[in-house]
Amino acid sequence: MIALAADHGGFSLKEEVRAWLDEQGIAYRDFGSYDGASCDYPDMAAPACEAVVSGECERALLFCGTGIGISIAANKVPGIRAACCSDYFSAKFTRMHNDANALCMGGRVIGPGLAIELADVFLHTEFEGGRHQRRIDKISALESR
Ligand SMILES: O=C(CO)[C@H](O)[C@H](O)[C@H](O)COP(=O)(O)O
Repeated sequence: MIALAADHGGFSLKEEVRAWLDEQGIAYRDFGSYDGASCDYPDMAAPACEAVVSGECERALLFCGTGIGISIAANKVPGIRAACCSDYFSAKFTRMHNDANALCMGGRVIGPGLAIELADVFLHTEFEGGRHQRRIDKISALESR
């Protein structure tokens, strides 16, 4: 199960990626926004990220205008490692090296074709573990300081 969330700046891009998830037969839960009206991205980021941390959802795809605000909000939720990406290499390596569990994209930055490529590689790339696990453990330790 994939968690989706967006504010008004990311709403259209979320809808494009949501349609692609439907085509792929990938299950998701959509935490809004549902209509593109002006709203505040932390309000949608929080429940989507909590669904990832609880285990209800495996990963989150998050959208705002730049992808940055919603990534900042997502990274305030303990257990979330959110990456704002607009290139293929970063979306792939944030899975391989950072075990990122939330991908953030900007609806005013990238188009639907690239967003779908990024979502695809993000959802289908495994964490490498090894030396990277040690670094993830140190990130986790920062949350309990
Ligand atoms: O990009 C964003 C945050 O990083 C948001 O999506 C907002 O769109 C952005 O802050 C602009 O806000 P506005 O109300 O759309 O002018």
